Amino acid sequence: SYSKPESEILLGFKASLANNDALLSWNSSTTPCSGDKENWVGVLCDNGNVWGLKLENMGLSGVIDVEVIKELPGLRTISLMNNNFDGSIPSLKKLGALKSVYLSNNKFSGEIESNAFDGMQSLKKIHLANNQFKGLIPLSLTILPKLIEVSLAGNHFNGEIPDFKIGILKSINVSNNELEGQIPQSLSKMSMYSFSGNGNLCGAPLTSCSSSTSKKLPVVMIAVLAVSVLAALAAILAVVILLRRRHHTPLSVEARPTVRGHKKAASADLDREEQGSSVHSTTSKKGENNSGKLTFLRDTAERFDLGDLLKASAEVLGSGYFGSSYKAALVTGKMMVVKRFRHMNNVGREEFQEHMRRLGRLGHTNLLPLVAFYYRKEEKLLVSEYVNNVSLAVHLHGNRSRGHPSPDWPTRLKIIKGVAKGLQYLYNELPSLIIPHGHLKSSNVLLNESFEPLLTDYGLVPVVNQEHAQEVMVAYKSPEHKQNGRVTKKTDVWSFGILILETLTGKFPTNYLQQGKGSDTDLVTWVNSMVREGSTGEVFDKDMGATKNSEGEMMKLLKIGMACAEVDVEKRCDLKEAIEKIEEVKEKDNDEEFYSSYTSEGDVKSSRGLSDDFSYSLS
Ligand SMILES: Nc1ncnc2c1ncn2[C@@H]1O[C@H](COP(=O)(O)OP(=O)(O)OP(=O)(O)O)[C@@H](O)[C@H]1O
Repeated sequence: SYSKPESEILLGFKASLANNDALLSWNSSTTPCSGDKENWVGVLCDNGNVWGLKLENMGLSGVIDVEVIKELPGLRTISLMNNNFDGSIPSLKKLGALKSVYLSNNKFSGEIESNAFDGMQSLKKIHLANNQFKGLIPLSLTILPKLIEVSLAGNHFNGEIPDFKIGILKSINVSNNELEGQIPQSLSKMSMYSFSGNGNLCGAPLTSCSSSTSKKLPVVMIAVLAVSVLAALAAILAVVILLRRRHHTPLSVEARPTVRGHKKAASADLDREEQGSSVHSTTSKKGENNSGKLTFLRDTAERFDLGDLLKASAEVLGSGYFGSSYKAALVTGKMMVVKRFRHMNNVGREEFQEHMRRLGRLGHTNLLPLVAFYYRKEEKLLVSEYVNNVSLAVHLHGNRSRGHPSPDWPTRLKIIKGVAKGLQYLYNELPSLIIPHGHLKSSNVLLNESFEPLLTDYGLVPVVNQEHAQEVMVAYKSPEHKQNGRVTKKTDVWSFGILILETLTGKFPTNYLQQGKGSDTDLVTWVNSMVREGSTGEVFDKDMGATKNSEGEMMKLLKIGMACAEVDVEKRCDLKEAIEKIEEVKEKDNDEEFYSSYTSEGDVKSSRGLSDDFSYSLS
């Protein structure tokens, strides 16, 4: 029987999309695939046929015409992540052969029907994170025989989590929804982060559900209890009000210990004076009275005060060595990050302000600008904009739970090149600092939507108390500091070397951990021994994608990483050398096709020598 050419089908699909400017290459003058070669952007080809659509970050919206694409016989994977699609979920079960579906980071909304996934016998991965879905988690999902990865994070799903019948599920993420009740036994072995940020979940891996006795308490007892709780609260409130009238309440951001990424309110009590004006010039010397004000470091920055940042409920982004970081929304909706630093009294107030001004003047594509700071003897707050594609660390080590595939090789190369540029800039602009960055590590490399890296926590060595700097800052974990307590101009290069190795291997560098806390072999030793044994193939993170022509280039970068992470400072390359070499590394060493990162997703034909089986372990 006549079957439509794939180009016609895809053009029909394109026509139903709005904002399809990104799909310029989809036109009738070419075919989507020539053999394995992809002529149309985002179309994944196998042997002349379309097997996948990877249309990410393209600003797409409009209708996803399932009736049209269901005519593609070989379609196995579809990703429409990071676009602007809205409305209800497309009818996926009409695409019954799909193995993976990625719809995260769109604006899909509404309930998903209970039978939405009926019959999807091949479905392995479904990612619906960060949309606006609501209602119950669809039951049809829980009985799919091949399902191994589910991400529903960041929606408004409510009710209880249904029991997932299938034992092969490897990861599930339902964090940041409105789920409640007991986590089913079948999911008790999953990470606790998979469940954080919900209303009222209990049971393993979270805390056990309180015994059912409360449900059975007689009504009278409940009433008595409620009254006494209310009375207690009123009493506490009265005391607080009394105390606040007597004293100025100092700024306090309540940082209860909390798991990473878990939403908690960061409440703040502010002085009346502190809530007042927002801007305070660093040059004015009004003394102690002004100590409560945020000091802005750039003219262009939108003005706000500490109250704006702290009175709203904020999300704890994480707690590092120095203190916690919070994300808070301004009235305009703009997201800011406030990081609290303890142990920042190496210099006095004037010198501190002077140094912050120096950092505030820096400006480079690969540096996260410092927007403002707040000075108090006990703690400092540094304010910057929120960067919304999280850190390199999350992309390398925490990815699956967020519902994103790992960055592919070209992306990782782009990140390293950007970090190199940022570092070079810091070296040029802060020549008086021996270690201009000082705290370079993957959680301090933030990524914007196009995966351009932005360095943060830079230039802080001069203001951090020396004894603490030695304990916590990455530069002080360098071999030269461990051996003879010294840092040099090549110390940041060492951190950069580790970062390169971490990015290429996908392994967390135990070099950063305090001695004794990591495993026996650190990352550098491991990479060295693998290279010596000739097992370089096993060094690279499989999730970078199987690439025919890029291995040589990956190897070049690995060598640069090794030369930077060299233990012997004398032999270690300097930043200039490293940067020159990095600039020469290309995505691929000839013009042939570069296979997409999808090869790592287990959705590729075995003709490419890759097994169809899913390889999960990060090992
Ligand atoms: N401006 C920002 N935008 C987005 N995420 C951020 C921003 N600043 C920090 N983060 C993220 O918030 C988390 C906590 O950051 P924080 O700097 O407090 O700790 P850390 O980097 O893990 O450790 P350290 O205190 O040693 O720097 C990290 O995952 C970090 O990547």
